[in-house]
Amino acid sequence: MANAARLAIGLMSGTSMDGIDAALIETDGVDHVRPVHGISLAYSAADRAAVAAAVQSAKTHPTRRRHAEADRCATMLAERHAEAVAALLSAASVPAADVATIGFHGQTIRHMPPVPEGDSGWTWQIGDAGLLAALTGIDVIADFRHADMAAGGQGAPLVPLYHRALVAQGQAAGRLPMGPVCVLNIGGVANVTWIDGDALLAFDTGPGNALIDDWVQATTGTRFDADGALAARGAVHSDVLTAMLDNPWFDQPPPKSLDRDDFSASPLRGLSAADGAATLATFTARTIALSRQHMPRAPVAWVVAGGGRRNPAIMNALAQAVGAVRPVDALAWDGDLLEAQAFAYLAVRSSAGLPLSLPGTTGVAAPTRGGLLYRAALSRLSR
Ligand SMILES: Nc1ncnc2c1ncn2[C@@H]1O[C@H](COP(=O)(O)OP(=O)(O)OP(=O)(O)O)[C@@H](O)[C@H]1O
Ligand SMILES: CC(=O)N[C@H]1[C@@H]2OC[C@@H](O2)[C@@H](O)[C@@H]1O[C@H](C)C(=O)O
Repeated sequence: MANAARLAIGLMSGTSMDGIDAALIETDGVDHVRPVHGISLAYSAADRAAVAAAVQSAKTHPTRRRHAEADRCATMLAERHAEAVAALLSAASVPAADVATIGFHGQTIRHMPPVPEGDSGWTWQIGDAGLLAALTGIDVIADFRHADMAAGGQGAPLVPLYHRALVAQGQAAGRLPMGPVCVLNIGGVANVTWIDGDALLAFDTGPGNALIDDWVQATTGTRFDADGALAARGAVHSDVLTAMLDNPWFDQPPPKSLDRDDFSASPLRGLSAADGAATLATFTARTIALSRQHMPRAPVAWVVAGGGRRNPAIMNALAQAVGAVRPVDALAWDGDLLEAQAFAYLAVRSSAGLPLSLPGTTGVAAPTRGGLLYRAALSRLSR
C-alpha cells in the first residue's frame, strides 16, 4: 500500500557553517515530493565561532566523546533550529500540529569514513534533538548517518535518494532528458549523484567552497568570494593546480566521502588573494570533472545545487571541463534548499521504515534504515 503524503520539515546546517536552511515539503517518502516553503537563517558571528570551536575541538578527540565545546554548541544549535522552524511555519502559515516530523541533520563537526580493511570510522553531527522536539512540539528524527556507518557504509552522502525522486519527476515532466543525469552539490564539500533510472551512484568528489572560503577569509577577511569577483581578477597557477590534482584520492573508486578539512590550501602559499581564489575555483571544478571516470555511462545532463553554483569561476571552469552545466533552479528546484528538503524526505522515509542508503550511495552492504526518533511528547523541558 502506498504511504500517505505528509508535511515534513527538513533542517540542514552544512559544512560551510554559514547558517541553517529550513524547508517544508509534502511527501510520501517515495515518489511524491511537493516543496511548500523554505527559509534560511544565517548564523551570527558568535554562533559561527561556537561551531568552529566545536569543529576544532572534535579534531583532538578520537571518537564521538562529549566535550564542553560540543555540548555548548549542541544546545545553541537546538535553539537556533527551533527559531528556524518557528520562522518557517510562520512564513508558510502552517501550524506546528500539521507537521508530522522534523528531519534534523545537525552540524557535522567531524567525519572519519571507514578505511578499507581498517578502521570502521565514525561521524558526528551535533545538535540537541530532544531539546528541539521540546521547543517545537514536533517529533524530531536525527542522527541520520550513524546506522549506515555502523553497517559498514560511508555515512554520506545521504541526499541521493531525494535527488533520484526529483530527477524522476523532472524526466516525467519532460524538463530533463532521459538517460543518466548528474546532480551535483557544491557546498563546503562537493558531492555528485549519478542517476540512470533506478540505478544510483553517489560519492563526494572533493572540495566545494570550503577551501575557497578559508583562503578568502585568511587573505581578505571576508567570508566568501561573492559572485567569484576575486577569482575573476586572478590567474590560475597551473603548476599549483597540477600539484593539487596529483592526489590518488580522486582516482579511488567510490564509495568515498570527506571531512570538511580533508584538503589543504597550503600549496597556494605565496599567491595573491585573487590568484589563489582563481586557482581554487578551478581546482574544485577539475576535481568534479575527475568524478566522471567512476560513472558507468556518460551523463546526458549536469544540474548543480549548493552555494558554489553562484560562483562563475567554478561554473565556467566546470562547463569547460564537462560541457553544459545548469543550476537546478532552471528546473524550478531551489538550489539553496535541496539538502534541507532532502532531510524532510529522509525523515518521512525513516518513520516509514524505508532505507536511507543503498550500496550505490554509501557503499553499505545492503539497503539500510536510519535516523533516531525523539518524540515531542517525551521531550518536555524540565526547566
Ligand atoms: N553569491 C555567491 N558567490 C560565490 N559563492 C557563494 C555565493 N553564495 C554562496 N556561496 C558559497 O556557497 C557556500 C555555501 O554553500 P552551501 O550552503 O551550499 O554549503 P553547505 O550546505 O553548508 O555545505 P555542504 O553541502 O557541504 O554541507 C558559501 O560558504 C560560499 O562559499
Ligand atoms: C558528513 C557530512 O556532513 N557530509 C556532507 C558534506 O557536505 C556535502 C558532502 O559532504 C555530503 O557527503 C554530505 O552532505 C550531504 C547533505 C549528503 O549527505 O548528501
